[in-house]
Amino acid sequence: MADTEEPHSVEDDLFKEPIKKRRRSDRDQRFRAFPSVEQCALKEYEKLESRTRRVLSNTYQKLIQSVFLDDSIPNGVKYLINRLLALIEKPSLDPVYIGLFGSTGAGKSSLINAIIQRAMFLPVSGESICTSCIVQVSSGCCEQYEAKIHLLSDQEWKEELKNLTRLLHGTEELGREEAAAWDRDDAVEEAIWKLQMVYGNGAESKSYEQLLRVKPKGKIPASRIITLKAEEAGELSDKLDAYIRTQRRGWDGESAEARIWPLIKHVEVTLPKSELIPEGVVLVDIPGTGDFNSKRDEMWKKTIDKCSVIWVISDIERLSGGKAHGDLLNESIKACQRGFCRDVALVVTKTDKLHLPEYLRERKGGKQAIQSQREAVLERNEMIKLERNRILKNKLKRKLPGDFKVLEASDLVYTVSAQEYWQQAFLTEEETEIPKLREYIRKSLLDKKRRMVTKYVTEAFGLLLLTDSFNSAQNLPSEHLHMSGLRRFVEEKVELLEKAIAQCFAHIERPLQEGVRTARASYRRILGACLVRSKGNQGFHQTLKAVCLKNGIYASRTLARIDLNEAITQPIYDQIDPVFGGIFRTGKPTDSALMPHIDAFKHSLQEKMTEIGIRNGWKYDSYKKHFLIQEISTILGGLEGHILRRKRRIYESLATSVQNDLKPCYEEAAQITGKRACERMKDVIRRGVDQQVAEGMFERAQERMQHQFQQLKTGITERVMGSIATMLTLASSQGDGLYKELADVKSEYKEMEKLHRSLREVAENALLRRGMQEFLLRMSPGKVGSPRALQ
Ligand SMILES: Nc1nc2c(ncn2[C@@H]2O[C@H](COP(=O)(O)OP(=O)(O)OP(=O)(O)O)[C@@H](O)[C@H]2O)c(=O)[nH]1
Repeated sequence: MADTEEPHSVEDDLFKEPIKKRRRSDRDQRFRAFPSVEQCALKEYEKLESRTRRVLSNTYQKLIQSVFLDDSIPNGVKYLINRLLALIEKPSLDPVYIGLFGSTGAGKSSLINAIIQRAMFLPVSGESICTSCIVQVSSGCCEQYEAKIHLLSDQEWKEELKNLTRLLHGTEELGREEAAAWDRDDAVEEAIWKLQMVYGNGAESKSYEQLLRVKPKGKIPASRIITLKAEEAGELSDKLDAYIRTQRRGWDGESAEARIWPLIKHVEVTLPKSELIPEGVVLVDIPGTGDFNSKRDEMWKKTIDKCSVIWVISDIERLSGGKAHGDLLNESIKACQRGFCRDVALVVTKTDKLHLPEYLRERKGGKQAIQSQREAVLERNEMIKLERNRILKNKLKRKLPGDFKVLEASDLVYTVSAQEYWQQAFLTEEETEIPKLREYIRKSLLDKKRRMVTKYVTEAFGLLLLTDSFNSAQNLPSEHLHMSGLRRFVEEKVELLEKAIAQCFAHIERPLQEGVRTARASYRRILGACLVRSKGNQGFHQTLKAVCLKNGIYASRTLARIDLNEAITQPIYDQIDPVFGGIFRTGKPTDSALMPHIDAFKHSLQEKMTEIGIRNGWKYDSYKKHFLIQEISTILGGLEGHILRRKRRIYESLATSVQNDLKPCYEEAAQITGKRACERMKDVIRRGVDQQVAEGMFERAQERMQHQFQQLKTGITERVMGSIATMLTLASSQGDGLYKELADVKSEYKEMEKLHRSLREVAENALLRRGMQEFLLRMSPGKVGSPRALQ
């Protein structure tokens, strides 16, 4: 890669060298989780980025110096200055969030421990229960282990308290039998436990107002954050454990730390520099069910949505037939529809658990005779991979548009054993597949870095090109600019765009209508299934009350998530899913996709800008042409980001609409106490839903989704229209006599051009190195072993 250094003085050197060295060694430290081939690529990308930042800074300084003392700064120049500053200040890389999404006991904590190679989180045994709060693990630059425990705010806890007490009180008029069943209810048990934890025994019989006056037993810091530090992982683990792990039964004499548990919102753990997980990656342990507390439940959804990779974690023994497993997968696929997630994988845990005689008995004619536990485990792993890969791919294909990245992945399933990673009783480290997951993590970060730097350098080059063109003094306007012509042109194009968007959104109409029809036909059956428990009403009273208190959604740490609104709208989602994904797809252009229309619009603007530019004396070069597109994207106000954000709201609008319509019915049901409360609650819900459906609940949901699409269309056109002003400013800056001779940025432009060329070189180098590495591995697998050996 070309290496151009700025000319500098000896004095500069005296100060700069040590800093440079330090930076370099910092960089080496940060990349140490990567094998040498990946390190090289990362370093090259970082170098490209930091040089680009330097060029941008120099250009910025030159520009502000040349206009600093002026009374008025031309608008076009202001635009350039602001854009340069925005690029300079752009953060280097948002973390890559990898969500480990699984039910309690699936083996998430053990998996994280194995990946980071530290006994950081104590695994739970069957009897005890662990916190359902979200735990984030990342590695940082400090030397210590650190944990930050974030607590609910005062207001958030009060809201929780209100709901917990509402849930508990009102059992007074129950019959004896019902009261006994009531006590065995999970929701009740959990509410009692939470109140006793925070306020001590007897709290469960106090009212909300009384509890507000009771001082919590644990110490709650005003900042609502508890920070723990330790030199060793084990030491932090001990300290942390007291807060987040707790025995469900027998809470007498719980420590003050444990008493904080119901207040915990989420926990952030930072490891010192790690050789195993690179800086910039955050592993997030996401419990599978969500939470009764609205704030925590909201966080749960948001956390799932911010993950760019989701691993669905499933215990090998609960893989087949488990409803929870299916629910988790569905939720992850939804995250791909709503959020930023582009990559889903299934991680099957505890693969060492195999009863050999049983396995051999049930094994249907394998190729070879199985001699040992190891062979059996490996054979079963292969089978699981084949089978689950196929099932998962089919499922994803049905739900997501064809060009979704995850569909191209060859490996969608990993079969791991955290236990064997430590013990290696019969599997090697490689065979536990923990190293494979680490490779996955590194690859995700490297991919993101590559995409980010490519975009950054391209954008910077486009901006330098624009600055340089602006600065062209040779050809001052020879022709008068027809501003009204340009305005008319853009307005016409906007009109065309509006029509195209309307056509593209129209694709959702039919499946939406079809979905509503199916939902109407099936809601009674679906609701029935949600309201009936195989063991009767026993233990279901209060769970149902909790569902009603939370407007149809109940999430606890122990039960599968219940969401009545989502359940009855599911038939609509089933119909619209592929079309919805198709509208927002980013890859190959199709009729139903939105982005190609936006791109076509951008191209037409770019053509016009170039045309005007040439007339105004911009230096024109067809190779530079496409950089204007980049700038036009920015001028259009981050349209893509806007669309992505709205997408989520549109998708959720169906379930939200149904939830709104059913609110009065949930409220009515939540008030019910006394004899046969559970049956009466169910009646109220059934009747309420019947009535709402008769009054057009599903049609209203359909309308609301259509309205959301309409709003997105308006939002896009408004943004586009708003950007015309900037376009006109840029196009007229020279023409209307506001032209200002700016500092010469030629050398910066040249350097930026070189950096931009290097992008391709870096990508080619990475490919070449990977190829060489694979070649070496193939030639001498014995000697080289793993990629790490090439370091
Ligand atoms: N045999 C075997 N047992 C495992 C393995 N991984 C985890 N376990 C056991 O499974 C149980 C649950 O593991 P955890 O790692 O605590 O599960 P989790 O998903 O973090 O559970 P929560 O903390 O409740 O969310 C513990 O008893 C572990 O010892 C494994 O690879 N093999």
